[in-house]
Amino acid sequence: MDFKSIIRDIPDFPQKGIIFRDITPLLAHPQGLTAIIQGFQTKFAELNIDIDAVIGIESRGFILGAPLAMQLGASFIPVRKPKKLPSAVFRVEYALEYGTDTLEIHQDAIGVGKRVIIIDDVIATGGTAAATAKLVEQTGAKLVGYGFLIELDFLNGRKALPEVPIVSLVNY
Ligand SMILES: Nc1ncnc2c1ncn2[C@@H]1O[C@H](COP(=O)(O)O)[C@@H](O)[C@H]1O
Ligand SMILES: O=P(O)(O)OP(=O)(O)O
Repeated sequence: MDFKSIIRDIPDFPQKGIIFRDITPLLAHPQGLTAIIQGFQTKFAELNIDIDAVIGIESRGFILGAPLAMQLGASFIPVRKPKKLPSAVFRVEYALEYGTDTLEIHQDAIGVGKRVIIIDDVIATGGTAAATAKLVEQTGAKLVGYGFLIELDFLNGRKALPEVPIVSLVNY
């Protein structure tokens, strides 16, 4: 499936100068989600790594991470925006272009030493994915890879990430 021809480009959203890569038409395609998950499965299988858990970053990371976890026979762990998780959390604050943002994970979400991958729809500057790696570290789990549907190469976000394999399915 030609993902790029189905992903919709929205100029100047959510602010001037940003081209928003809208994945909703791809999710709406009857075979879209299946093709995305198969794409991830193929690329992670090539890496030949053991995966105990898939972490999805709220909210579009949930849409992709949960079915991937099912296919891999792995746990699914949500990383959420503040004040959504009801039990004790680890919290990370990270810089955005303007201001800061915060993400949280349940302290007991993953077992110590468990091997996890982090999934999100887009890697832009890499700040969100790097912050999520810090949460994983706090839980005592081991980050073994990242998966992104879309990578914005020109922002070089992968440079901000720890040195683990990075899978992306579409590049701009
Ligand atoms: N151009 C974009 N289109 C859609 N979504 C985007 C775009 N740029 C960033 N995002 C969202 O933000 C985070 C990743 O941003 P970082 O700069 O890498 O932290 C990701 O969750 C996207 O949903
Ligand atoms: O739209 P979301 O919830 O996927 O998150 P964000 O764009 O803040 O990464």
